[in-house]
Amino acid sequence: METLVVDHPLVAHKLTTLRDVRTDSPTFRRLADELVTLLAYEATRDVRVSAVTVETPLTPAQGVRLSRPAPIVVPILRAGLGMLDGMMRLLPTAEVGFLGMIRNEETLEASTYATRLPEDLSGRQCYVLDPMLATGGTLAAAIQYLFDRGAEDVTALCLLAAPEGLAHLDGMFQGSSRPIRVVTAGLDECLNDQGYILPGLGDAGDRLYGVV
Ligand SMILES: O=P(O)(O)OC[C@H]1O[C@H](OP(=O)(O)OP(=O)(O)O)[C@H](O)[C@@H]1O
Ligand SMILES: O=c1cc[nH]c(=O)[nH]1
Ligand SMILES: [Mg+2]
Repeated sequence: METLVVDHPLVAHKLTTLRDVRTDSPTFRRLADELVTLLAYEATRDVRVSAVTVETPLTPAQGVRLSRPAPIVVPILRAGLGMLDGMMRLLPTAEVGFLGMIRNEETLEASTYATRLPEDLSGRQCYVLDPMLATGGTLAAAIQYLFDRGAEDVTALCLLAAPEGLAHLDGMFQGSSRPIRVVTAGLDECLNDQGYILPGLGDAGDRLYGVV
């Protein structure tokens, strides 16, 4: 598994405001959207393209287009929805599938309550959106779900990741022949006793959409 922590002053600036407890929901949503677009630029470095020729007003020019089948973007509900528009801004021809997952607050086990994705993901490049990679249970289950349907590779975009979550993914997918990448705006220190990322930004879903 490959991890990329995007090191850029604009990313760090936006992430700092996102963490700030005084940042209200409308501002949080806008910053998350902007941050994802910056992460998406790095996360799509390996997106498949095919050679094409176009006619400029003067002469033919060699170029590339995104290959088919189109990549598939998979936000993990609920909080991952806050990253969808920012991702689609850079990949407007991608398809979108949905995974609804929730982590039990006591056991920290992830469970899936909704799926809306093509049955067959053979040959598809998948981009999973989930702001928080904490224990890694949610993302591990999402990646396994996509691989079980034949996904070719998975790139996860996370606003924040914890070392414990990355280690969990490393252990779970050790020896996997299919590439996994995690692209994040920040690698934080650790998890607290409730499985929250420290220093983190709190509950991403609640900060985006309100406390449930
Ligand atoms: O790495 P993990 O320990 O599995 O935790 C991360 C997950 O927890 C949060 O979702 P939550 O269960 O709060 O659902 P929500 O998005 O509906 O708020 C977050 O959005 C991730 O999906
Ligand atoms: O810090 C965390 C951990 C899991 N889910 C969140 O929303 N925040
Ligand atoms: Mg939540």
